[in-house]
Amino acid sequence: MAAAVTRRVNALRVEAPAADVESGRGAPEEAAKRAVDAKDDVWVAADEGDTASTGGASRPLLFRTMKVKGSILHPYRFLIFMRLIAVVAFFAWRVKHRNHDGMWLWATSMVADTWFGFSWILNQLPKLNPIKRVPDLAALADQYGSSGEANLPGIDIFVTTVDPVDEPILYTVNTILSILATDYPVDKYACYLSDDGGTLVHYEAMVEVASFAALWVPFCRKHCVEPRSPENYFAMKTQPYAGSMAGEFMRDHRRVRREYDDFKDRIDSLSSTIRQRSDAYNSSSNKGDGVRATWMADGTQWPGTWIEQSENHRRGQHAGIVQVILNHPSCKPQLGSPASTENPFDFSNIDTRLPMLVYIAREKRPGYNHQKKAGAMNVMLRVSALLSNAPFVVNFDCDHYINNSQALRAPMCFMLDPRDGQNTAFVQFPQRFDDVDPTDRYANHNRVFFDGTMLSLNGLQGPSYLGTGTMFRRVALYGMEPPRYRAENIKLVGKADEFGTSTSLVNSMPDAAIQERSITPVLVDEGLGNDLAALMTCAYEDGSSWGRDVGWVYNIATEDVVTGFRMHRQGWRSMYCSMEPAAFRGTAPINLTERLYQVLRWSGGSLEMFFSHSNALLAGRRLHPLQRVAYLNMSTYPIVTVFILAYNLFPVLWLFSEQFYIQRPFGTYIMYLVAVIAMMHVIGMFEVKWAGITLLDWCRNEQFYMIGATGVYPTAVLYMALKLVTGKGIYFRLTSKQTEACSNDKFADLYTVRWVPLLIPTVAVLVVNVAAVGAAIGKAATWGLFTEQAHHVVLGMVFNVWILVLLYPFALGIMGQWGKRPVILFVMLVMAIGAVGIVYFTLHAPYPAEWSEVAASLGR
Ligand SMILES: O=c1ccn([C@@H]2O[C@H](COP(=O)(O)OP(=O)(O)O[C@H]3O[C@H](CO)[C@@H](O)[C@H](O)[C@H]3O)[C@@H](O)[C@H]2O)c(=O)[nH]1
Ligand SMILES: [Mn+2]
Repeated sequence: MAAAVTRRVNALRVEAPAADVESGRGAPEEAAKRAVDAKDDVWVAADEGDTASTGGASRPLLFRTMKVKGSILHPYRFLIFMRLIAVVAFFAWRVKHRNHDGMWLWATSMVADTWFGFSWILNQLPKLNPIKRVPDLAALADQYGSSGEANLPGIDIFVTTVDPVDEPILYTVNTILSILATDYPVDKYACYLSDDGGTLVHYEAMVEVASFAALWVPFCRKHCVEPRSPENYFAMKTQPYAGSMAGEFMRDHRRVRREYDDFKDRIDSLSSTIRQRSDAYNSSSNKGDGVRATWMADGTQWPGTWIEQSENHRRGQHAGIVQVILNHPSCKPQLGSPASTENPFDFSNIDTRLPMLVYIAREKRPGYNHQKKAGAMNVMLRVSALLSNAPFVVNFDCDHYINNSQALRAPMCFMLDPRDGQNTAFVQFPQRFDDVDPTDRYANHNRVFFDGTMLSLNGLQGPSYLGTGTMFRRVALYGMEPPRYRAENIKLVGKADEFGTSTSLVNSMPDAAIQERSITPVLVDEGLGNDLAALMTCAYEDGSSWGRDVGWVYNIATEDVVTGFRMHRQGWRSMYCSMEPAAFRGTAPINLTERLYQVLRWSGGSLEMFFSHSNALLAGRRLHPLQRVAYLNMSTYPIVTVFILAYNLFPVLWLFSEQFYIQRPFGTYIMYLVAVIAMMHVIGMFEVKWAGITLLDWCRNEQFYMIGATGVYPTAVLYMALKLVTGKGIYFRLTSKQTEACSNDKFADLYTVRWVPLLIPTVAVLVVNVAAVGAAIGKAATWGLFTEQAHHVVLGMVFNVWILVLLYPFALGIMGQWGKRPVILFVMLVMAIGAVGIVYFTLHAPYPAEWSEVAASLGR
């Protein structure tokens, strides 16, 4: 499947940037034929039944729907059904055989099993109908293609960043460059950077970006460069040439590379440049008040945060700033100049225009809850409404760049499709990551989630919003209802309270609803400047619906899932869009502690969602029943930790008692357990198959699930309990980005341990289960290998070993540098098990008769 998309992407890439598409223009049947895919051993074309009813005849379909082949889907569903029966039979059997060694334990384990069964159903049901939708870029080009590019709608692209150090500025500038250079009509999109730190470094970095882009962007267009993030482009081992000017390529490439290195040096030295400049200004204009300002290159004081923070110029307390760094370009191509002595590049056939680029730092005041990323996104949404007001909005974290220059076209295939396009609120791409260690120790790639869970939701109302790599319909962000439920077009009368006091904002909304709308240049004069300033103030949202029914949702650690949920609840749908090469790529935390904190935010946010007005049970009937189940699962999954911890720590009893059974007859119990667990894994294998992921992805996912469930979810549950009591929420802790990835020691982060309380429960589970294995061996040695007890002990040990296998990546992680050599871990493990075994044996072995006599005689 993926191959087909690639093929079409390449077909388009050849003609980029301004030339004509070679073939197949116009004839819809032909486009349809091209869209039909070659052989695929998992996916087959689904019936596109609803075409005729929506008048699809006049407009071509822009994506194709695929479903899983019957030969995979039917056994998959059958197995799920069988497991359901097995689980029910297991319960029934346990209730009938109330034999155990402790009522409390039996009852607890019954509750636990009930929860396991229930959460399994929540997790499994929404996966029954995986659907893949393949954007047809060729069909889009046919309809909106070269001459008709003018018809492609406008897009506003939002990038958020906070700190030039925690989020290395090199990532941010590369993200912005990849956006400026992407293959979308340049006068049809605008790029916004929100800087929550309000630092001059970010602003000046954007000025540098704008000037380097004047070279980088035409270079990308001329030679069809991929990917268009220079750092990643130059880091590629081989750079296959896709352009048509191979003769000039090597020379241009060398020069651009040199320019890029210079550019990087300038970015690196920005903070010292700024410091020196400021020192110079401060000493010459010293008024003796001791205030040391930070100065801009034009000799004015920076309105944002200063290096030496002072009143009104510190983090969390500064004015709002909007700076249009690149103006909206004219709508006619501007060809560059031929090579000359000053300019070695021949851009005479290349459009050199750059898209609009805007720097934003919202106002910050003490005493306001700035609502982290969600707050920043809402300010960008409002400011962009007055500056470009594109009907579509794309959102990236600062470390997620555009990896495939066709990426902005693909979601348009869903948004503009004649079928349900108008009712589609957002298109979510899977997240893909660079610089993850080759074996992906902490399941950073998360393939099971993206390629499995999200893909299956695509068969319902659509994937949830995941915070980055998403295209939105602007009006959906404004909290409007989808056309299918909207009586009139858009009612704005009496909505002022909802959107705040800006009439310019409210007046911009009807335009934003026109999905064919382009971007029209505006002039930032004093009037507009004042309007913009008002939209960026902290007070603007007071008494409005921002953060609840309008914009990104507030007061929750994970703004993404709830914001998407609000749209699904209103009856919007969303689409999952995966393409090859990956549309976007980002970075992920490969340090154990950092990764656990990230998962803590996600799991804590999930629970917060359950205990908020965004509880899936409270949603109305527009939410698809299985979508509701999926959201219930997404907002309750951490609870499982209580039971997982109980089971994982239970073997502690095996250390001190000879035998202890949750359930008798023990043999049958274990048999049932093995059966239901094995069935779950066979079902998992089917998912691996249709999700197109590897076995390693799947194993890592299982392992990290156990690490999260023992280590992180307990804290999330505790936090939630505290929040319910005290009303204080979880702190959104910025995921610090890998700084080493830019240096030689690429995976250094993997081998650094930072001890935090979060690690303790998992360490406890490790210790208990290692000890239990030791004790089991001790028991076998005490009683002899062929007794019934030994038999049971072995069964119990299977459980311990299984836990240890799952926690293996964690064990490696806490070994730090030693984790580079797993052998050490195994030696330690064998020693620990041996030690416990021997201790157990010495304590429990029946004394030989003679020995007791010796002892007795000694005592006398
Ligand atoms: O006060 C803040 C805090 C964060 N951010 C930005 O938010 C983004 C995501 O923050 P990060 O710490 O990188 O979170 P991750 O764990 O990497 O992010 C994942 O999870 C988040 C939800 O928990 C989503 O918002 C993200 O899009 C998703 O990539 C980054 O661009 C930040 O610059 C702000 O703009 N302002
Ligand atoms: Mn991130």
